[in-house]
Amino acid sequence: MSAEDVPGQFPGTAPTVALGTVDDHVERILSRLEPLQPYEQQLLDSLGLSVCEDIVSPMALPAFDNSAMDGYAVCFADVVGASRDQPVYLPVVGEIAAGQTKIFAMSPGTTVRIMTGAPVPYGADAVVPVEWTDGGEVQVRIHRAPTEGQHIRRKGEDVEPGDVLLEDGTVLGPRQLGLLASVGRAQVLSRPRPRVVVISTGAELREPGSPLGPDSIYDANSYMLAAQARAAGAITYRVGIVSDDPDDFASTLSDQLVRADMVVTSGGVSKGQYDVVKDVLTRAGTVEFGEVAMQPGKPQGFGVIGEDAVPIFTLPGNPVSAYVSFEVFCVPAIRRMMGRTPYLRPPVRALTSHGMSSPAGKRQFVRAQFEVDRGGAHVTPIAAHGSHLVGDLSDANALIVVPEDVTSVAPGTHVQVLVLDRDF
Ligand SMILES: Nc1nc2c(c(=O)[nH]1)N[C@H]1C(S)=C(S)[C@@H](COP(=O)(O)OP(=O)(O)OC[C@H]3O[C@@H](n4cnc5c(N)ncnc54)[C@H](O)[C@@H]3O)O[C@H]1N2
Ligand code: MOO
Repeated sequence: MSAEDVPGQFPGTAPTVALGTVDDHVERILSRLEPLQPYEQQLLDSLGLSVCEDIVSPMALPAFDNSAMDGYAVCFADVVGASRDQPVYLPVVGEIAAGQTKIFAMSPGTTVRIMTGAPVPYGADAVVPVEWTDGGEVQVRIHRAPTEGQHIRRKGEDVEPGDVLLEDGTVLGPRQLGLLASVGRAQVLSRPRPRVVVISTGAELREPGSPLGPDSIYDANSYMLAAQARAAGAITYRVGIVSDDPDDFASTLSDQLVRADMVVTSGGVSKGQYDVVKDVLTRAGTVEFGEVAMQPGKPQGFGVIGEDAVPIFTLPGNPVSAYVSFEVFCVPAIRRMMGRTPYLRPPVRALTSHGMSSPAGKRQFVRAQFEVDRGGAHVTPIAAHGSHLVGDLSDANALIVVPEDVTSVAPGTHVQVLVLDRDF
């Protein structure tokens, strides 16, 4: 029987292939991907990236004994017992401001005005805050005694030279970047952000901001998917709409490959006769198309293209299906390329307010609203199911995951939930 004769599909279209479960497809994708090669990047460019070396401190922090207060450096023995009734008077022999060290030592029986962060002179073993004095410039009256060593931040009390500051694989956040800068690092060996090219296909699509005909719709997917990619840590190139002409699609794709670590398309992968993505990439022979046992997001394609074997994800065109597919398949892929674990968003347990039914043998992702209150984590499914309902999608902040073997969920029971828009 030729492809022309296969019942249940348009003539000339390829028969449907089963791609297995969601887990099978995730496994298929992750096994084809490698983390991107790290390189030395400027500190701020490394925010959110994973470091690819154990970072050992070349220096102590603090780098030298310094004052924690604006006040007076003193010999502790000189001020023991100072009180309002029995103040201690000391001659002020100089001043040290942060970054302006002129005095390196002082003698007992004297004091030096000192500012926060300035090096404590040799011979001083406490700092008296200015509030405990009369603020004198020539002579100071001290009416409260510090304890020995008080208000001195000791060299190395935070970090010693040779301490491992960050281990290989640590994701760099603001605090880690602050630490690296503190020990003088200007660059860090980190994995780059994947460059993700996002393309929409469909003759009916129009760019937002342009006029809309009676049979056309605005391209929502390229914005949504580019935003998802960026939120996952990628650099995105939103190409936007490419027509349903196979030559246009093929040439746009080949032009884009030079700047892509990953390509994401939407539309044109189901059973229609103008499914340009499927047509062009089936000819390439390196992309597999078929159906994953899930809802929404059933029609999927994944493979590699071009000389550099750039991974390509061909997501279904329905916006909700595209969104869920990106969350379930592309987010783990981006994280794998970035060397970020876990690859998959960890589900949380929540009580569902309403019951729901689900098709046997498919994993269902139900749009929902998740909240945590004093009673714990709750989730409310959004009633409608249609994969075109972007209004409902925007109202959701979570996806309830109904496993393949569950066909009915009772209200008031626990369900697994992917809480969206959260870092993990
Ligand atoms: N006979 C069958 N028809 C369909 C099946 C099936 O099994 N048998 N599967 C349905 C499912 S499920 C999905 S999902 C869609 C996937 O179709 P395609 O990936 O080929 O996507 P298109 O046909 O191009 O578009 C589907 C739908 O989405 C709208 N769309 C597409 N791109 C965008 C965009 N960038 N922004 C906003 N909306 C977009 C498009 O206008 C269509 O309404 O196939 C079902 N059909
Ligand atoms: O599976 Mo389609 O992706 O549900 O609407």
